[in-house]
Amino acid sequence: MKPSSFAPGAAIALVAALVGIVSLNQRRLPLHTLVELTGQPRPTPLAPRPSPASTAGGEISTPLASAPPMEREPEVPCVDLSPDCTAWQRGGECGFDPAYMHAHCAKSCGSCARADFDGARASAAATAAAATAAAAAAAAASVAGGGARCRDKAASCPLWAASGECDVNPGYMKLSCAKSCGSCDWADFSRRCRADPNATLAVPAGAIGELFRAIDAGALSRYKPRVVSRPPQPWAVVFDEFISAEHADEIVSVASSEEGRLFTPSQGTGGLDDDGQLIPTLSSYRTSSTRWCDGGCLNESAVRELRERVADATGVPDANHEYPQLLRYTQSQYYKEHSDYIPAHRDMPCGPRVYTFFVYMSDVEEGGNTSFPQLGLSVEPKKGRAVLWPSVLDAAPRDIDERTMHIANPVLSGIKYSVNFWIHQHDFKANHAIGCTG
Ligand SMILES: O=C(O)CCC(=O)C(=O)O
Ligand SMILES: [Fe+2]
Repeated sequence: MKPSSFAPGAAIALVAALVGIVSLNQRRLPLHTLVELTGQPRPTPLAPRPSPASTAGGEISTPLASAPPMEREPEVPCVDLSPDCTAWQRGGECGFDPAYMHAHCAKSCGSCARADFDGARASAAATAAAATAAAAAAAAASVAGGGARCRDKAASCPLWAASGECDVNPGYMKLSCAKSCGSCDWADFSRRCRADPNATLAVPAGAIGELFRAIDAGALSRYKPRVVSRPPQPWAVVFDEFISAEHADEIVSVASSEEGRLFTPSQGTGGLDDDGQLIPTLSSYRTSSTRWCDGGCLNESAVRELRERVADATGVPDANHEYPQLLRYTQSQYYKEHSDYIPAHRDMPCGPRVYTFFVYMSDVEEGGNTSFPQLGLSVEPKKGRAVLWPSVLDAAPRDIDERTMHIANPVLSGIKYSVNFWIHQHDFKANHAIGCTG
């Protein structure tokens, strides 16, 4: 049996039956993953851990969600390493457990080198349909079986539950003390985090072209826009003066000064754990440092102003934006070629990342350009400058547009500060708060 990091064992058995698998080979977590991810903020975690009068300790914290960009190593061998890859792919595992699957089932998942990307796209629709079926099966199994993964993650859960914490502190308790709170359905990722297939898209088909054409025609001229890529290529625009130098300096100083909220090495992930949460790992694909702008940082006046500008410029409300991610690259640090699109988001309630709004917070003495190899585009970092590009296709704005894969070139001299805004089709912040963004 292939242990799944997403669906309960019973659900996997059911899915296996559905797709006609007789037996599944054992698969282990890979030591290295081909999917390098940025650990997402823990902005407003479900709630602080409860602090009842006495605690037995030994709790395992369940940090929330992550929003990783999908990255590809060009050297991925285009083979399946298990005879069961096709069946797992049909069961939706490429989406549920991308780290393992892309490493071991690159052929079936269509995640080989970029040359094979068309194959991935061709199978994407089938994969998505199978993933939906798998999620439904997992939910059914959870109800029928009382939730195979229903458990307490802290030794003190029964005590906390007895003292009323399930009601006082439901965000934390219902997930982490599901057994004691009797909230197994809620704790089940596939039930709690079901996407509404009829939800209105913030960026429907055609809206990307509309936005960029308006910018091209003079909208947002106060930010000094230059359209640098247009159809038949994907759109991209550089705003030479998106924020003032003072404003950028203020954000960098906020980011650097808050005690306990320092930049830390950017993280990737080893895949999804059994709650559908991304497991952070250190990354050699991305060597910058990162910090999330959550909590107090979000409400600093310069940050607030920037958030408002990004929402205003894109027409997508702040709720759909991930928490701003602040980046710092020192000499020779880089981020290899990747797409910001994360396949696993596609069927989550936040939907996929539609746009990246990337803002440079410092001038860089040398190096640090953001390059888009397939667009023949390279943007030089400059304090206050911003770049906006889509990660999805204008005609199919839930599907990746791999042509906007990009690289952060090594900084050769100086320090590069910048901010990522990743903008989703649906509400990100509310879904992140309940652990539904991956
Ligand atoms: O630093 C850059 O130029 C780009 C960073 C990037 O692509 C990312 O953080 O996803
Ligand atoms: Fe990126």
